[in-house]
Amino acid sequence: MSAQPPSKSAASSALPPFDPRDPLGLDDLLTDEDRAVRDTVRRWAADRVLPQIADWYERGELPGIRELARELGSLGALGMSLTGYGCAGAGAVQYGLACLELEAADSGIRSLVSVQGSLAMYAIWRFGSEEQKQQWLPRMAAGEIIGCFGLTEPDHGSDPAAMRTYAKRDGGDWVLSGRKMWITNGSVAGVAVVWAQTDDGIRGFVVPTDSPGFSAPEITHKWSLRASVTSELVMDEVRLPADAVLPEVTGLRGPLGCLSHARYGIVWGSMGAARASFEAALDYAKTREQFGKPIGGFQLTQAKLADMAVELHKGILLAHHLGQRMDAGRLRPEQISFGKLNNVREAIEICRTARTILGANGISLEYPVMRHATNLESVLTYEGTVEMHQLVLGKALTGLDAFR
Ligand SMILES: Cc1cc2nc3c(=O)[nH]c(=O)nc-3n(C[C@H](O)[C@H](O)[C@H](O)COP(=O)(O)OP(=O)(O)OC[C@H]3O[C@@H](n4cnc5c(N)ncnc54)[C@H](O)[C@@H]3O)c2cc1C
Repeated sequence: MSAQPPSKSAASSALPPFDPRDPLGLDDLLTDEDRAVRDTVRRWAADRVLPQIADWYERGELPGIRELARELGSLGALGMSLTGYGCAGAGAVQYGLACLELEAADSGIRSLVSVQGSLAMYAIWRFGSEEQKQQWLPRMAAGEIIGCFGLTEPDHGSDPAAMRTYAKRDGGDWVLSGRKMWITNGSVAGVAVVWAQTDDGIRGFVVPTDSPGFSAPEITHKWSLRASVTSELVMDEVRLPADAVLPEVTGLRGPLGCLSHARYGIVWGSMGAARASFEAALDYAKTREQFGKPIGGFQLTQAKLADMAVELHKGILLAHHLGQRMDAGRLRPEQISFGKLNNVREAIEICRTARTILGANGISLEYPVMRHATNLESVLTYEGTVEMHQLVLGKALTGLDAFR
């Protein structure tokens, strides 16, 4: 027996209206608490970042970074998904939504938060001693101390197992020497989590940045992530007490565990940069006229907008799915690679397509799209390059290791 189809007017009035900014109705997936976190972070970014970001970007600076960190701490955004020690203990979806909203303002701000919470704090929270946690985490959660995470070296990026930085025992102390490169927050950090070779394998060290022999010269002349502090770390026989080592981990498992956590935030964050660029292009397409009508009325522009919307919202759906798996304790590293590979690659394509819709205006800092596109060039490379995530997935799919 078949049901009578409802009349056309009854069927359409029962449906929620189509929202161009949320075409799949993904808002329905969120709880009230999720929405509250999202809206709080969005308001903060609109108030504190968006009015000034083009200027900061042009100057290649992040002025007031310490104040911004304290405000982010007050929002509960630092170490947001960690528990205890002043951390917010939020769910993975809420942390992801915060990353999305921060990166919709600028990838540099999201990077500040990711490195602080998912790399430096996470390393101490996951692998540190109780004393290390008590000493560092509450002030890092409050944004009073900024942290950085030193894994990459000038000659060893994708292959960190080959790192040269070395910590050797000297009586009860450790003596740490080497160089790290491309370290976010380096020059403004009060504490650095540094990974080094030891006689027992790779270990993590909690290094106060005022230790004699430690310096962090800033890297300038970047054309991406310009509103973010990036530095070299130079360690020239830095003497550390025996309890500076993270006691709970040995080997690459340590840094890779932290990177998984940070990459998860990028799965969401990259969709923020994509959303901001898509929305700029959509608004522009409806108002910019050529050949006597809005460019959004041309089929080619509509095809671009449709494809951008499809990839944007598929990406958000994927991020939400991974968030639910993380909350359920079922998220595998390969699944994070899946998300980072897809979402950053699609985000950069969305930004580049948005750029074309804005024509010449697309290259101007008056609009956000070129800034987001160039930022995403870094996001494409850090936390594992596209190729590394292809190799992770390739290995998981075939069972064959093609890394070397
Ligand atoms: C703005 C910015 C901020 C950063 N912040 C941090 C930070 O806070 N902490 C930190 O530790 N690091 C940080 N990084 C470093 C980042 O993680 C590295 O740049 C990244 O891991 C890649 O290393 P690499 O640049 O040395 O490139 P390489 O490893 O030299 O790779 C160069 C190219 O070769 C490819 N490649 C390498 N090996 C293979 C292979 N086996 N098969 C196929 N292709 C391969 C890569 O995919 C890439 O395309 C940051 C980088 C940037 C740009």
